Amino acid sequence: MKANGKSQQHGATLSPIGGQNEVAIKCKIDELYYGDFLAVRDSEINIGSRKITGFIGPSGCGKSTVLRCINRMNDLIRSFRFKGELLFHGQDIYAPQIDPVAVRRYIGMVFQQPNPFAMSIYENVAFGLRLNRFKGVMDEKVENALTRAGLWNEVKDKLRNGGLSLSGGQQQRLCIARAIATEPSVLLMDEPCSALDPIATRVIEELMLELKEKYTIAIVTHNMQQAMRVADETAFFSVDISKAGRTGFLVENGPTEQIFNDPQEELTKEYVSGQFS
Ligand SMILES: Nc1ncnc2c1ncn2[C@@H]1O[C@H](COP(=O)(O)OP(=O)(O)OP(=O)(O)O)[C@@H](O)[C@H]1O
Repeated sequence: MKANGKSQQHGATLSPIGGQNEVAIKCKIDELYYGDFLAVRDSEINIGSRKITGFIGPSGCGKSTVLRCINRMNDLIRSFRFKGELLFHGQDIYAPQIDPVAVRRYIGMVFQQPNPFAMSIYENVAFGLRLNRFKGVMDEKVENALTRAGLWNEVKDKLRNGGLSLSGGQQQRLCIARAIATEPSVLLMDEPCSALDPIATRVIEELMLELKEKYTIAIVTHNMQQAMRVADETAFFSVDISKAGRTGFLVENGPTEQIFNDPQEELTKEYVSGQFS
């Protein structure tokens, strides 16, 4: 059982080009606990390199929990432990010698609520680079990240203004710029549009489709239309309420087209056709 990592030795880093195949992340969760509570069981997903993989399913089925395993964000929760395996290009990210900070350098995250730091637009983007002791030309890096996040033209004349002065949609793109500034290889997005209006949502979705040229993306979404619009692959989770508690598990995953139009499992059929209660 993997613990929350606090007592582990750190040091080794990761390489984003470890494996020969197209799988960026192999995520196999046999059992995942918060304390005594079995939150997720029997879920295995291979996340394809430079593809968008959507996680869908009813509330509480463990979508965010599984997503947070992928960059060891759950390590920050004391009661978290899991049995399984998480490989990043073939490398075990929970191996004792792996530094969780190095994991997050390669596997970045964007959250549900835009959460710029209370600092300037420029410093928000530079933050991760400074943390990683970047020695190159910072201005270039900041401009590049803001450009890739589709925000440069809107902010280039006010880089010293506070990140919190931007609109919600702009703040979320700033968070994406912050996440990609350190040039991760994977971007995890946990309901990145749920706090945004339809226009800002569409901008982020278009951005995701551009970003997948360079990044592997996994996105949790409650919005099935969004999954259909952006995801190449979709993983459907459900909740087992037959036993004590509510344990999430993967029902099936595959090409998005198949999950929505020709699902193999009855539970998936019910969910995607709106019969789920
Ligand atoms: N830090 C935590 N401590 C204890 N239990 C937790 C913690 N985080 C999540 N859980 C529990 O784990 C289960 C899965 O939660 P999770 O947030 O991953 O589900 P989800 O599918 O993302 O839900 P939603 O769609 O509502 O955001 C839930 O029963 C939740 O209450």
